[in-house]
Amino acid sequence: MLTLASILTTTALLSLAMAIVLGSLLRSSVPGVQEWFASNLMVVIALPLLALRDLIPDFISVVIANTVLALAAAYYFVGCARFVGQPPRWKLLISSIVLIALGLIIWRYAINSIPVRVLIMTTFFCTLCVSSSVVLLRHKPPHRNHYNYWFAAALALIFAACQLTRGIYFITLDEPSSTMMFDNFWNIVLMVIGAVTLPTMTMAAVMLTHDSMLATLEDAANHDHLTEAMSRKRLEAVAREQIMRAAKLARPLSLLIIDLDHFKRINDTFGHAGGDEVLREFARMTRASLRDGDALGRLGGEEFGILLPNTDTNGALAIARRLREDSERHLISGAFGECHYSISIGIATWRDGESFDRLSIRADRALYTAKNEGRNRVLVDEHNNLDSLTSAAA
Ligand SMILES: Nc1nc2c(ncn2[C@@H]2O[C@H](COP(=O)(O)OP(=O)(O)OP(=O)(O)O)[C@@H](O)[C@H]2O)c(=O)[nH]1
Repeated sequence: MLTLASILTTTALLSLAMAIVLGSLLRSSVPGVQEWFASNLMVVIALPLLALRDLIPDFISVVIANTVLALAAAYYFVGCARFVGQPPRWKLLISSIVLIALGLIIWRYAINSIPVRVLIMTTFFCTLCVSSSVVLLRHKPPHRNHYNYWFAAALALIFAACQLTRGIYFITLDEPSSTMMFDNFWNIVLMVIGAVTLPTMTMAAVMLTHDSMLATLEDAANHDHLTEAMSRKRLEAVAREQIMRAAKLARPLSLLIIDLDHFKRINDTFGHAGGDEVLREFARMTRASLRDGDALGRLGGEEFGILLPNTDTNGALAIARRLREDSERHLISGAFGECHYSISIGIATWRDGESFDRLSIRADRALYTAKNEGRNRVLVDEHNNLDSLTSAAA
């Protein structure tokens, strides 16, 4: 037969399993995981104490067990808040938990009332569950899949609804405060729903954690962290999309490959940190002068690629000349000193049927020639034939 003790024990075991899962994610350093882990551990401690009601002193099974449960709910909320970068509000939470502990003592030892104690606890759970939903939904990151956020918020709301119903139900019971009140049918039903929801809420937290780790990995794979330009891999993926679009819409597409001149000398003169600063500043200046839709990527070392959709050779040449002139004028200063630099640029405009590899080989060849002709210049490869690089423009 389903008793309150068996439900509490099963929920405690499920929470233990979820704590183990969260424990494996602790080293992910995703904000909130530590708090969700602590929340589950507290549930694991508190529920058996509640289940031992009548077998151990009431101070432990009522006051301590419920206070630890309130702390578990607080930790769950703080986990959600920290996960989306919001302040944890510990002062308010701790003050509420102290008041709850006092309330439990009063309504156990001064006036023994189970309904009031249940109402105190369920009101607190309900408030924190609603707050967790709100904080997750209000601060979900704009460019991520929101399924996990809605899932976590919906579960927290289901748990909140269970708690609210349970609190109202107990207040309406016209019975003396005996523990038999807990074993009535509707309390068991609400507890079963709560028992299923509670570990599932942690599952939602695990899903959020995985999503966050995936976002970090994607970011690391797609961005160059020194310059915040796209990674080579990402630029190649964008190039393939843009080539498909150019082919479909019969629009031009140009590629610039840019290399900072004598960069080894810059490193030797200003140190590696100075060289890094030059790369960062060059990328920042270049990004600021491009249009939305243009894509800047770092191909490696001091070499960058820029994809210019809807841009023919003349348009690309104008942009490349502007970048070359801006770089020549650009004085970068910092703790390392003051540094002037210049760039060389190779340009190729996409020809129908051409792959990105072939397009970049042509732009690279133009760049190579620009370097050989003295650097600080722009060269265009206008021919599809790899052997016929001819056109040059400084
Ligand atoms: N500071 C810094 N230096 C880098 C980075 N990546 C590559 N380099 C350095 O960039 C320099 C590139 O040197 P080279 O390939 O000889 O080319 P260069 O001196 O620019 O000469 P040209 O390209 O022929 O004008 C090497 O010394 C690399 O160590 C980086 O992320 N930061």
